Amino acid sequence: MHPNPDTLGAARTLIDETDREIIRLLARRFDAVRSVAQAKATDGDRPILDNDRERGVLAAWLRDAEALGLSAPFTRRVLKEILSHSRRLQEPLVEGSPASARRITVGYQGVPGSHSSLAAAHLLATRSVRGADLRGYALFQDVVEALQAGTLDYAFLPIENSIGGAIADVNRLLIDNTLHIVDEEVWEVDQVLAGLPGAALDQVRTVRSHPAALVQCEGYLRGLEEVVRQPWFDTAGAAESLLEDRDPAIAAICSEEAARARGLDVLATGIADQERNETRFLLIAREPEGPDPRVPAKTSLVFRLNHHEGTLARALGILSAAGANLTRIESRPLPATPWEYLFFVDVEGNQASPHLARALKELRSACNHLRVLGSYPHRARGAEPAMEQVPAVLEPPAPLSCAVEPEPAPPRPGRVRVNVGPIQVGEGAFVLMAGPCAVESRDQILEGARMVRAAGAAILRGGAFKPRTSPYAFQGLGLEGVALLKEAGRETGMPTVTEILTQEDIPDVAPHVDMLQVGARNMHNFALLKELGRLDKPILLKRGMSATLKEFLLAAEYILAGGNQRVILCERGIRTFETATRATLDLSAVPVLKRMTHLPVIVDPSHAAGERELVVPLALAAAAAGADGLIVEAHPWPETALCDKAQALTREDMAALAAGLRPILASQGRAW
Ligand SMILES: C=C(O[C@@H]1C=C(C(=O)O)C=C[C@H]1O)C(=O)O
Repeated sequence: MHPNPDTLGAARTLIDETDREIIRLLARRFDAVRSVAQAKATDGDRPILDNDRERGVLAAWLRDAEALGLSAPFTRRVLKEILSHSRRLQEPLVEGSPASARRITVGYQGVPGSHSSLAAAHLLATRSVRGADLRGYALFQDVVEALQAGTLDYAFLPIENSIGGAIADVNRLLIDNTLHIVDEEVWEVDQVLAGLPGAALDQVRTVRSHPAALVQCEGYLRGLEEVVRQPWFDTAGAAESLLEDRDPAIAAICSEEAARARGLDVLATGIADQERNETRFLLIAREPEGPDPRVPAKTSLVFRLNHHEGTLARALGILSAAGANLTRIESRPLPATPWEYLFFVDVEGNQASPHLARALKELRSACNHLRVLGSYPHRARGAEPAMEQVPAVLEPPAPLSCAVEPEPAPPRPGRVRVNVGPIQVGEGAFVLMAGPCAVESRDQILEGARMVRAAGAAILRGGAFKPRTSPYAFQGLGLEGVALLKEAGRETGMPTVTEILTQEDIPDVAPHVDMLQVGARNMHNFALLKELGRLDKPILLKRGMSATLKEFLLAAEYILAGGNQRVILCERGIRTFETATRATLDLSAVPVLKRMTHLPVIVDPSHAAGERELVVPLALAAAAAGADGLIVEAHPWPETALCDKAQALTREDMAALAAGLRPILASQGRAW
């Protein structure tokens, strides 16, 4: 069927207009990204990569894309490119002042238009340099010699290709010379077949190119009739040679830029065997250049091991124990001692960071010889944490996004603050949340709200759906309870929090409260957590009765991974051998969680204690331990309470709690 030319023309006009709009919007987005970079440059602690923010951005994209019928993998791919470019744009702005910039000379193998020269120009555009002179050389070795001789400031060499694998010569040059890797570039290699102007594809009998390019296009070449593959020193060099030979039967595999710059015809595009054909390049210098600690970094190592059983496993174990994610491992035989190997390993992280420095020190003592080839910005992010980390979180080899290594103190940019209505939880403020275990009646919740407000509570709690151990116990008023809680909150000017038991209730409950609580029994209800991850509503997540802190954080991760970054963690007592209290309040969880995560941490002493007399002392201890807040149960008439009456605080208890909290918080310089 032939398309109607009118419709076709109109549709293409629409496409052109849309494309112009896309470009305009991208430029606008990148302007905003530059402003973010300026803000980060003034706030010296803010890293360029902000995983939480990226997760949020991704979640928003996916939500909008789904609503408009766009596929999720496509959406992810587009956003991945945009985010990676956004981060790069920020580097020169955050890293250094333009005053420090200078003009540099960079050597590569090949001639202008080669993939090396294109990739080098791309990388250099993101560095703080006034300008760069690119110089092409015939051999990798020539580039390195020019660098060593001081003719060049940097060498720019390919180290591996996603189809062809490692580039052995460059690996060898790295070990034979004391050089330092200072940056990397991952370049999408787009190969075309170029011929003389007017040449036809079926005339072609010889295809010349760099051997790596011939290998990458072998499937395509096999489909052409009887062509001879002719290795050439460079792809763009092969293109250039066509002009000298002037034989239409000879074609070259090269970049489209190399072909066009020489006035050649492009006979075929996208001819590599794999759709994704990427080459990783290294920027190499005579001296090391530690990357800015705010830039996500990678460290390259090379080591030799004694020829004993288990030495490699031990060496890798040291890196794994330090939480250092390996992005590459390769071995190369040692020519002087047959069957002994050198190992090339890349790990995520900066050698200047204390945890990696410690691991490298240990690794050095477990190896025969270890050399750090350099720490440099991590650009080869095949698995973008914010984009593809979700499955890894279930079996966490890498640090959790809501958690950072327990040691040393996290280099995170401040702590996260979660807004519950107008109230801010976290970042130094202290918030008291209080109210009855269950909403029982309008009078009870209204009176309870006034009572806790008078004692300094800022957020009103009240259960409407109660998870009771016994099915015969009071189960809560359900949606009627939610409505009463909302009314009481409005009446007393407090945002509200209530527990949610199943994802089915979310649409009915979420719009009427300011925060949803996941109780201890539901901490492992991943279907519920996932659903809450899609909401734009803070979540108060309680620790399960038998959950370790790591499991607790993984539960939080379910919510964060869905895009909802507003999670408050709550320690509420765990099961131990001790029976004197209902649960054992694990106060060590407060400082430990604060070391492990950036999320606010509050404490629920009521459920841990199980009896009124213990609640106030435990609450005060929690504040002293640094909790960002408390959630306590209180009742205007505890003797009539339908649930948990033994632990409900009275009006007097609330007053005593407030009186006890003031001096503790004042001594910590915290506002209340
Ligand atoms: C622009 C920022 O920097 C980075 C880029 C982001 C983006 O392009 O949306 C988001 C988070 C950061 O990793 C930012 O922090 O907001």
